[in-house]
Amino acid sequence: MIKITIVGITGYSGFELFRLFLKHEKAQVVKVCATSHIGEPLHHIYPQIKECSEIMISSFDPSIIMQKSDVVFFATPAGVTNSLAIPFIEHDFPVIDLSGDFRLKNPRSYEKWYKKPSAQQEHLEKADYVLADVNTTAHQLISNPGCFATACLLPLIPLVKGDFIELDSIILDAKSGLSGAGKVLSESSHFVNVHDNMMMYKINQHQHLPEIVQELKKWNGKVEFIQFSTSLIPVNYGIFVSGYVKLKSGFSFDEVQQDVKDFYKDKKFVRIRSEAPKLSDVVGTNFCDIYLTYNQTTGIITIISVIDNLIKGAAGQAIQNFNHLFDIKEEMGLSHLARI
Ligand SMILES: NC(=O)C1=CN([C@@H]2O[C@H](COP(=O)(O)OP(=O)(O)OC[C@H]3O[C@@H](n4cnc5c(N)ncnc54)[C@H](OP(=O)(O)O)[C@@H]3O)[C@@H](O)[C@H]2O)C=CC1
Ligand SMILES: CC(=O)N[C@@H](CCC(=O)OP(=O)(O)O)C(=O)O
Repeated sequence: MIKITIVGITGYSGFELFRLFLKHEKAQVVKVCATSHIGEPLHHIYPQIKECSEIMISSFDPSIIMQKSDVVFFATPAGVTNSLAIPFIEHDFPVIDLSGDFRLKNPRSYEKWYKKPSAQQEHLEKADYVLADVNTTAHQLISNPGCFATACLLPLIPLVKGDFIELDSIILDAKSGLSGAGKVLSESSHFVNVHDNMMMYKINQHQHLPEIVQELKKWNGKVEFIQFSTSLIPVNYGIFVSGYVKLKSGFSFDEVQQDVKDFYKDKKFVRIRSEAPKLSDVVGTNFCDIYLTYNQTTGIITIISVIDNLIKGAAGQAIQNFNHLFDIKEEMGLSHLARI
């Protein structure tokens, strides 16, 4: 069994990792850390696991983690991993980071978009951004993609790779359920503000905007910008992206659609759908469901992409990356059915 430590266990993605690992045949969570509830059994906070785990919440101690486990997952807020991960990076100990701390390669860009001090350049160079269905890594420091970025990149990558679309026409309108905001309550996340309501936030200022551009550039160096907006919708889980891009003249939509299908034909967790997917098709699973359709009159391709923010957008993708890193069957621990 591969021994796992999860830092950030009292948060949404940390516990989702724990929950998914309970069904993993080759891994066992041996240590869980947070800054609160130290010394308490985890089932005090999550009674649903009382019958299957007696694990206790510990404080964070890198040398004990390296002694007791084979890999550490960080499910901590932005600005935490860039210092907590240093001892692991220095020992070349495997780290999978769910936060944004190692995603942006340019430290100035991180400081601009996250409004926090960046990780050190030498550590950023040791990190690989790994979108599990399309990137591989030779490094021990895996930067897991952002939830919105995952849902936007998966449909767009084959489109920009094939140079099928006008690159200055990319418009992405992404909507997230409230668990995307994490467990800490803010004024905007009060039930009364969210329930029966919808709001757009961080307009043109969302930290996943530079992440999406950085990654699209790897597939087509001519991508310069995107138009990206994010909204909060009154559901617990799920990200729904509506995207609009202009098809380049000289290409037929049918050949573009075929190319996207071919790009993902061997990928278990990306499904190209023939009808518009709903959030409920993927919530509770590690799937990203994608649908493309074309308007002959305007020349615009509409993209729909849906994921579960805590699974494909965080913990599930992190386990997919873990499975790749340890050469385990990709779907191990991830064969869940949709929740609804
Ligand atoms: N929620 C989502 O859908 C997604 C989240 N992410 C990213 O994953 C990370 C975790 O997100 P989420 O689960 O929502 O966050 P939460 O706010 O729900 O949880 C954060 C966790 O981090 C712990 N923590 C905070 N500071 C420290 C510290 N210094 N040392 C150890 N533990 C610490 C908290 O524990 P305590 O309260 O005990 O201090 C808590 O367990 C974030 O970076 C987020 O951006 C990425 C994709 C999707
Ligand atoms: C609904 C909601 O508030 N979602 C969060 C997603 C946070 C996240 O995953 O961002 P990083 O991983 O880049 O920190 C947001 O929009 O900021």
